[in-house]
Amino acid sequence: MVTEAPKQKVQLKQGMLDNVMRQFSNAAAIIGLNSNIRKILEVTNNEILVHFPVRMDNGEVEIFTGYRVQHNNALGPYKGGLRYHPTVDIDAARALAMWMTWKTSLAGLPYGGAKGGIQLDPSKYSLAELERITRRFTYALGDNIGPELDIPAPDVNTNSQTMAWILDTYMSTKSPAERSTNTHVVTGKPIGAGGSEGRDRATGYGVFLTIKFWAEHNGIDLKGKRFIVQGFGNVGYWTAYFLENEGAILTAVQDAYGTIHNDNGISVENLLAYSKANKGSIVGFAGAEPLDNGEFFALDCDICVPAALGNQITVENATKIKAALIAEGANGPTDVEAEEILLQRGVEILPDILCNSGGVIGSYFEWLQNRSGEIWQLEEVMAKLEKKLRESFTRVMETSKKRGVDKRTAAFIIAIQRLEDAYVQRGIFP
Ligand SMILES: NC(=O)C1=CN([C@@H]2O[C@H](COP(=O)(O)OP(=O)(O)OC[C@H]3O[C@@H](n4cnc5c(N)ncnc54)[C@H](O)[C@@H]3O)[C@@H](O)[C@H]2O)C=CC1
Ligand SMILES: O=C(O)CCC(=O)C(=O)O
Repeated sequence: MVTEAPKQKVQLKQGMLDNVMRQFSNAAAIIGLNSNIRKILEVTNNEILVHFPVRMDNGEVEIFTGYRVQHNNALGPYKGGLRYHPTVDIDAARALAMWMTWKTSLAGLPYGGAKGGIQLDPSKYSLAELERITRRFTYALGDNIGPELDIPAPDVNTNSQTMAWILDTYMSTKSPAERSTNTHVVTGKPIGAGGSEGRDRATGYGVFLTIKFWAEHNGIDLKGKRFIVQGFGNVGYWTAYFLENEGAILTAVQDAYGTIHNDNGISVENLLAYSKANKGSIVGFAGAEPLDNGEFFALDCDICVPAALGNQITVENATKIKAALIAEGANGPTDVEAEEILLQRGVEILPDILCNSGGVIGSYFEWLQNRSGEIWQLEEVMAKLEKKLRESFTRVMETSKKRGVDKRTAAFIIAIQRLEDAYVQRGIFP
């Protein structure tokens, strides 16, 4: 019997571009950023929009719209994920590309920022259709991506399989000699296709580590702390996995289909097994009760991990949040006004460009291995990731204290100053 795909919950709000621009302006004003450099960073370098035809399983041709926005490459090749979602449009791609520039800069990586994707609801397509869509998108992007130019990676509704299709398609356009040396055109690949150990869990591990560093910094034991997670995909699952391992208790989860809640704790592995067997939906899980979506952020808990989409924590729900800490696994989950309310209420926020930077750091390690022909063990990747994240975390805490600013502003200041240094030292804007 063919079962219906679970019904997704209400549409999202937009506004990520407004948020990222305001976050940037705020930090740029505090450091008195060179006005010429400010002008450069306020706009994107390149915006690629492609329409491409794909034959569907029923024989009909459908036209898709894909985006790749390359914000800035002053520090190195453009880097960032590809998202398959109905809300992908030029403004979403611009905002997410900008966040990538700040993220890679803060992490001290030799990368710029980019983001893109296709405006579609993947649950409406078969696997074979998604493969053809991905391959045609790759052809359409052509040489706008490349291992030393712009390196995509997974994001919402894309994964290692998507990256493998892109790699294979990109390679098919290259000469035999180039094929073996260009595997780093994408990261987040399956291990057998040149992927790195640990990239699958890198983002969630990074979210967990950032929470752990914060807890250590504040003399807090994570054992027994209750946490809730919005989004139970790559980032949400792995964050929950590592937090549970540390003794914290998952008490609620929300995904695109609904919300579940159990104050006695939800088993992360049992929920994963259930959602895998339930077309990716957590709804109906026997180990928890269903809850109204609107009640999720107001739940009593210690830590809240938004790990789904942007603009989820808004002025409407910020006053109701009970968590002492918000750890942003997602990009742009907290609106600027909501953040003001939360900070006034004493809620701490670990900002996305720090908190979820484990993913792009893991991608960097994959890229380095592909470039040098090395293969690193999982333990080595995780240890290097922890070292890099600890450095970023420490810098953010120090800057926050020194300047008397919140952690997001501190993270932006570090990121923007590194870019400013790059432009000034290259003699462009003395
Ligand atoms: N995959 C990665 O390595 C990185 C991802 N991120 C960010 O983390 C977030 C999640 O990404 P992934 O886990 O990779 O995506 P994913 O596609 O693996 O999982 C997304 C999850 O969010 C849920 N979701 C979608 N719409 C929702 C809604 N309206 N309300 C509640 N839940 C909803 C989905 O049901 C799914 O459980 C995104 O904001 C992404 O940009 C950030 C850094 C790296
Ligand atoms: O791994 C990467 O290159 C980028 C991942 C990503 O899209 C993100 O950090 O938001």
